[in-house]
Amino acid sequence: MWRRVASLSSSVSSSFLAQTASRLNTWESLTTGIAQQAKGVIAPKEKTPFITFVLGGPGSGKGTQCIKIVETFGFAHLSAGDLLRREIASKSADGAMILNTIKEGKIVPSQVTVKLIQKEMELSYNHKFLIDGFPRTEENRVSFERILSEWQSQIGVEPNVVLFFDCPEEEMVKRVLNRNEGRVDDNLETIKKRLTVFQALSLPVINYYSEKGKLYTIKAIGTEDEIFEQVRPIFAAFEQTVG
Ligand SMILES: Nc1ncnc2c1ncn2[C@@H]1O[C@H](COP(=O)(O)OP(=O)(O)O)[C@@H](O)[C@H]1O
Ligand SMILES: O=c1ccn([C@@H]2O[C@H](COP(=O)(O)OP(=O)(O)O)[C@@H](O)[C@H]2O)c(=O)[nH]1
Ligand SMILES: [Mg+2]
Repeated sequence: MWRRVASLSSSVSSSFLAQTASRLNTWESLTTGIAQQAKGVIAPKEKTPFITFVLGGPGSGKGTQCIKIVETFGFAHLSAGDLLRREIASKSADGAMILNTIKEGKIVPSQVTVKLIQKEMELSYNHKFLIDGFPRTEENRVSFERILSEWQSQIGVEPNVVLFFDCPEEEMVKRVLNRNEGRVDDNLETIKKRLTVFQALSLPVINYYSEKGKLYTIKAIGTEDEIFEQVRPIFAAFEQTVG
C-alpha cells in the first residue's frame, strides 16, 4: 500500500495524493480484479473507471483547468506530457528518443505513452481520471481504447467525456512563450511545428469524438475562472452517477 502511494508520479498533484489516499477501496479493487481475471478468477468490480480526455492545442490551458477540476471534482490528473518528461528526467531507455521527439514537436510512439498512462492508472486508488494531452493522434486513440476494452472485458470501450479547449492560435503562442517552466519545447520554432502537428494529427481525434457525441467544446479565452465556469457544469452533471 505505502509503496504504491509513494511511487506515484511527480505529475500527480498533492491534492490528488490526499484524495487517492482516502480512496483505498475503489480502483484498487478494479485493478486487483484485472489481475485476478488474468489468472482466470473473476472478481466483482466496485466502480467502473470514469475517463475524461482533455484535448486542445499547445497553451490552450489544459493543465491549468485540470488543476481546477481535480480541486473541485476529485479526479486523478494524468498529464501525458508530464509522464513523458519524467521518463526523460529518469534517464530511462526511451528518454533520449522522447526528448528529441518533444523538441521536434512530434508525437511519441503510442506504445510508450500508453504504457506510462496505463501504469499510472493501475497505481491509482481513484476511479475518475483526467487524461491530459492524450490522445494526440488516431493511433494513440485506438491503442488506448484497445487497452480499456481489454481491462473491462468489453468491446469498444471509450472515454466518458472528451473536453476540447478551443483557443485561437495567436493566444496559444503568446501563452506558451510566457509559460516560463523551462520546457525545451516552449520556443517559437517548436510551437510552430506543434501547431501544424495539432491540425494534422490531433484535430481528427477531436472530430472523431464530436461525431460520437462525446465532445464538450470550451471557448478557452478569458480568465482562468471564466473558463472554468464553462467546465464546471459538465462535471456537475455527472457527479451523481460517477461518485
Ligand atoms: N485563461 C488563461 N489566460 C491567460 N493565461 C492562461 C490561461 N490559462 C492558462 N494560462 C497560462 O498559459 C500557459 C499555458 O497553460 P497550460 O495550462 O500549461 O496549457 P496547456 O496544458 O494546454 O499547454 C501557462 O503559463 C498558464 O499559466
Ligand atoms: O500523448 C502525448 C502527449 C505529449 N507528447 C509530447 O509531449 C509534448 C508536450 O506535451 P504536453 O501535453 O505537455 O504539452 P502542452 O499541450 O501541455 O503544451 C508534445 O508536443 C509531444 O511532443 C506526446 O508525444 N504524446
Ligand atoms: Mg499541458
